[in-house]
Amino acid sequence: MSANSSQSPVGRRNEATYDSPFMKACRREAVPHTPVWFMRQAGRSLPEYRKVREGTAMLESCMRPDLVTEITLQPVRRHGVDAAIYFSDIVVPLKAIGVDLDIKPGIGPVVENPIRTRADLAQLRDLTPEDVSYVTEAMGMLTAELGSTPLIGFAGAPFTLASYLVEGGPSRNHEHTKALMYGDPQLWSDLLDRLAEITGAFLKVQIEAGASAVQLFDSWVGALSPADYRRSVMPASKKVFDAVAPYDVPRIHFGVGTGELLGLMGEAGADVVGADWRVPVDEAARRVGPGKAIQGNLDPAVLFSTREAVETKTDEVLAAAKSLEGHIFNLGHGVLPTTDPEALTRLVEYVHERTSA
Ligand SMILES: Cc1c2[nH]c(c1CCC(=O)O)Cc1[nH]c(c(CCC(=O)O)c1C)Cc1[nH]c(c(CCC(=O)O)c1C)Cc1[nH]c(c(C)c1CCC(=O)O)C2
Repeated sequence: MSANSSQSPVGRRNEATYDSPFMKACRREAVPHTPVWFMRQAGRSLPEYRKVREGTAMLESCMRPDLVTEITLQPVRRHGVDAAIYFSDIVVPLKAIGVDLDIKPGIGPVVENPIRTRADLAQLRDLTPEDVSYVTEAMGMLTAELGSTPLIGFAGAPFTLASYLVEGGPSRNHEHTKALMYGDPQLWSDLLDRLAEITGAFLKVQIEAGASAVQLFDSWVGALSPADYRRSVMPASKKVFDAVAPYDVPRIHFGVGTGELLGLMGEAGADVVGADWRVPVDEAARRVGPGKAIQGNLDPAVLFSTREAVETKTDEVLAAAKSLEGHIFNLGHGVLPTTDPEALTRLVEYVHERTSA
């Protein structure tokens, strides 16, 4: 280990997880089996999750290191996944800098005073490590427990965060967001730039605290055309990736319905690009271009079908992944809340079996 990797924040890496299958696949190195983890594996479908969450609101749970640690570990224990994802939500850093918002059960994030004018930008001050000291504390506990299993940190990308802030809550059509983006490009770009600063700072906190990789969720950016993405979103997402580029930590970029954007999302600075189920992973790799690993992409709804159907659809993903340099098996979007947890456990076993050398 060089002095640089242990003492300087730049280039720091978590030595214990460095040679795990997940980390190797991110670096496009040979793996003993294809690594598997699931977006939204923490929480959602697990009875043990519902039990520990009883009586505690979502945002409050995210600020309690003991709960965060337990919930993050639950799917690792139960399913034997190859990576943990830190239990939190994309709006946590916004809450931490004082934005008045809440996560409503069954609805999602709701923002009290939506951002639509220049004066509204005052809600978005810089994020400091002290604002999210519970994240540093929980990640310290987690990396100690996880040993060689990597912990994935994450954040919402500027566009997806902006969509919640501008709409005031979840939105199907993103009409207020687009109205601002097209109608006041300067305010829009200032808003995204602010969010990029906050997001970059938040990911740095997580890497400093021991995250082995980070994923930037741009869940709703598939609502845009490539031209609009390149002009109005990519500079901010690139700024986030650039902020963490000096660290030796893989950067994953994911969105839903982003088939037409995969190349640009890679170009924004990702090492791994996530694809949903609408584009086969070999085609996703072709669109992303060389030098990047691919993550995905079983349709989460397939898990409601028969065991045979799950295996057939999984085989299709694995066959398409054969030509890839680096593949991380995942769902094409998050685990659906009513998924049978046993189907997830079986899926991890199946992918490991089918891809073991
Ligand atoms: C868009 C988005 C959000 N949050 C997130 C995204 C990006 C990922 C994606 O596209 O799915 C990210 C997220 N949210 C949560 C995690 C935990 C880690 C994991 O298991 O992946 C992660 C990575 C926990 C959560 N985030 C939320 C819950 C449910 C909390 C509750 O009901 O009390 C959990 C476990 C709430 C939330 N927060 C958000 C939504 C849409 C919802 C769901 C609303 C609902 O269906 O109840 C915003």
